[in-house]
Amino acid sequence: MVYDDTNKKWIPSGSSSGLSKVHIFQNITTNSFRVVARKLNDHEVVINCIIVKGLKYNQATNTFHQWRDQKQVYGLNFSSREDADGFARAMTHALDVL
Ligand SMILES: CC(=O)N[C@@H](Cc1ccccc1Cl)C(=O)N1CC[C@@H]2C=C[C@H]3CC[C@@H](C(=O)N4CC[C@@H]5C=C[C@H]6CC[C@@H](C(=O)O)N6C(=O)[C@H]54)N3C(=O)[C@H]21
Repeated sequence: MVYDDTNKKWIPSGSSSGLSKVHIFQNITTNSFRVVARKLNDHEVVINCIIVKGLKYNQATNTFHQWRDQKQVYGLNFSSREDADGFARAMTHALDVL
C-alpha cells in the first residue's frame, strides 16, 4: 500500500488491491538492497524501492509495517504475524549491514 497524502488514505500500490509477494533483493556488488513486491495474480510490480541507509522501518502493528522515502509512504499489510516478522527480520538485517 501507499499513503495518498492528498486524500489522507491508504490506497493499494499498483493498479488494484490484492495479495502480493514481497521480497528484499540484495545487490552484492554495490551492497544495496531493494524492496520489490509483485502481485500474485499478474506479477505486476507494485513496490520497487531502494532501502536507504538509516531508513526508519516502523512496525505500526504486528501485521502492518511502514516506511517512507522522499516521495511517499509505503505500508505492508501482512497476511500473518509470521510473514510480518520474517520480513522485518530481513529488513532489519539489511539496515544493519548498510
Ligand atoms: C512521522 C511519521 O512519518 N509517522 C508515520 C509512521 C512512521 C514512523 C516512523 C518511520 C516511518 C513511518 Cl512511515 C505515520 O504515522 N504514518 C505514515 C502515514 C500513515 C497514515 C495514517 C495514519 C493513520 C493511523 C496510522 C496508520 O496508518 N495505521 C495505524 C495502524 C493501521 C494498520 C493498518 C493499515 C491498513 C490500512 C489502514 C487501515 O487500517 O485502514 N491502516 C492504518 O491506518 C494503520 N497512520 C500512520 O501511521 C501514518
